[in-house]
Amino acid sequence: MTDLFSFQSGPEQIRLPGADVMYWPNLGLASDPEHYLHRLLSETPWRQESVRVWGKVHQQPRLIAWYGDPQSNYSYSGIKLSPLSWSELILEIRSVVEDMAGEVFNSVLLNYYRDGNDSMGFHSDDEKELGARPTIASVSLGAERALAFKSKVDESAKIAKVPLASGSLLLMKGETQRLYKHGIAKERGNIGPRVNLTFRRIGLS
Ligand SMILES: O=C(O)CCC(=O)C(=O)O
Ligand SMILES: [Fe+2]
Repeated sequence: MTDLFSFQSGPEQIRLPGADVMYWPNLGLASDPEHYLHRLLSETPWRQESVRVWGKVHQQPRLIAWYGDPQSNYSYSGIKLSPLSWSELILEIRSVVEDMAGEVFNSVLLNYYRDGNDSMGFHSDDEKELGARPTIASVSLGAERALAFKSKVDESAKIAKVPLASGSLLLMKGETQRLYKHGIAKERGNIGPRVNLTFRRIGLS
């Protein structure tokens, strides 16, 4: 029997000077990405957080959940997240991701973009808990959205957009966070739900 989803293609090195970003269009999960999308949508205790950005409090334009080993507390933009304990489903995805990345991860941020109005502003994953040159492994499920990269050092550099397909893996390593910001812009039109999982390794204090 041919299993449509067991093959893996790629990876592709994304051309961003100084950065190290790899993209696999198909992570090779055991079943259809839609299966993981629907289970994560229904099983996750999604929260909408208030964050403080430049002194102003507002609601994040997406829903999130934070899973990880005990004590993998994570804080950003004035919110502190204590981890939920790993679910079987997320552990299954993590194990495929760890095989591809050749690294281990002790926590994951889930982002749920309900439609094209949900977004994530430009940022770097440069919290000190992540260390100096963090590897972030990002899995996308559902609607294809573009991840935009903006240079922090070359203001004349064009913004690079990487469309993230359902079932894909994007790996950001090395100097990527130091040299670039990334984000997901709002999109017009009839955009369905998307769930993103960004696996991280945070230093446990
Ligand atoms: O949704 C995405 O692809 C980006 C998520 C992200 O950058 C993050 O969680 O830090
Ligand atoms: Fe990020």
